[in-house]
Amino acid sequence: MSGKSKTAPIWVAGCMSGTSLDGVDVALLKTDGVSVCGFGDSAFRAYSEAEQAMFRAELGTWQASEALTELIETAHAEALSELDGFELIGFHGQTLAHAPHERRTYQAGDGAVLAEVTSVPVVWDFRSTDVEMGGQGAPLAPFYHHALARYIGAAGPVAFLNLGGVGNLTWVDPRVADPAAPDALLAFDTGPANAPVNDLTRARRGESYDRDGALAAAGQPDMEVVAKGLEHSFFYKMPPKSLDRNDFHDVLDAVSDLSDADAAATLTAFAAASVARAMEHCPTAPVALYVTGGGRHNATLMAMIAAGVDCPVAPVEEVGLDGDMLEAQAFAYLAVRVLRGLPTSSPSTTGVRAAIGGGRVSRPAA
Ligand SMILES: Nc1ncnc2c1ncn2[C@@H]1O[C@H](COP(=O)(O)OP(=O)(O)OP(=O)(O)O)[C@@H](O)[C@H]1O
Ligand SMILES: CC(=O)N[C@H]1[C@@H]2OC[C@@H](O2)[C@@H](O)[C@@H]1O[C@H](C)C(=O)O
Repeated sequence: MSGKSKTAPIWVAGCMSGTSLDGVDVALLKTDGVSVCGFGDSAFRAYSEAEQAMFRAELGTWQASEALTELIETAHAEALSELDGFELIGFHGQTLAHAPHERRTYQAGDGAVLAEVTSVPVVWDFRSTDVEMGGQGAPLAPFYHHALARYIGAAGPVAFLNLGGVGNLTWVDPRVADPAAPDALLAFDTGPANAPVNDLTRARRGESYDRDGALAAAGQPDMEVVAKGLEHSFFYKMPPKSLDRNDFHDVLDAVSDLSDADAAATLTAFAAASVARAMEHCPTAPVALYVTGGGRHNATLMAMIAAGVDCPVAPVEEVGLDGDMLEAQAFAYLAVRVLRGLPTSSPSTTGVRAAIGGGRVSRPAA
């Protein structure tokens, strides 16, 4: 060991393979597990169409095939080979199934294998302990959102919205120093974000998503379908609450008679309406809603969200952050917290009974 103090900041590589199934994001972060001390390079390793099909075939399963496991590990190793100078890896893996009410969640990919391949210690399996302890196991980025709110110097409560396959919202009060304190955070999944629109454009037009929201912009949302969608029991649950990628897949049936443009507009309006519903749970009005994740590139979705909430809505770039890499950075941050024995979730973020730290550590053989 070097003479460095245990709490000195280190460079960590965070990896996220998200519910949109588009690829692996990797990003370097310098952190001591409390503060954000610097951002570094990032890289993206896309999944090919054939690889995405392998994932879709195993969504909902609790044991990935050997071929899929190997693909996940190889894709992560390839993405990480683009980065230098990190001494720890935070590896989320790929969620294939998530059923917190059954106290189980499954992120495929073996961190011990990644540690051997990269010769760097890997923190992984971030969600299992939380669900075993009765939590939702998600979302986990909120503790990082808390560090970011302090990093950007927010003077009062702000909210972060991640628009991935599923959406998740974090309300954070940066004046509270400890993210595990009951009044620091409130976080939960909002509803479907990009997943239903992606599934629609793939099925009807062979396109993996509605680029810039152009298709939705050309249509008219069917607000009766949106209202019916909002009757789903999920929207009556109090937070914390979380979702599996395909929990709202049935909404595609409700738009089956609509034109491509009207169907896309309706699914986009549904995603925006679920964000508006979610904002009603904020303990106090945030000064701004900062949006991260690929959905912030969808101008139609962003305009519909802005029309439905009472505070300014802006991509996280407005405060100097990288919305394509924020979730990867989150798992770098959480990896250091796991190593330091600090909590990564709390009653206010996952509903777990007390603040706890999850995650397993795998070190390469000496
Ligand atoms: N230019 C764009 N126009 C419209 N939508 C876009 C654009 N770029 C990305 N997206 C959407 O963002 C998605 C990818 O988002 P992101 O990478 O944040 O998801 P993820 O990390 O896989 O998901 P999650 O956060 O749910 O785990 C794409 O599948 C697409 O739906
Ligand atoms: C079980 C699971 O993988 N959930 C993801 C998913 O994608 C968005 C939303 O649903 C969120 O709950 C979570 O990811 C983010 C990064 C999180 O844990 O904060």
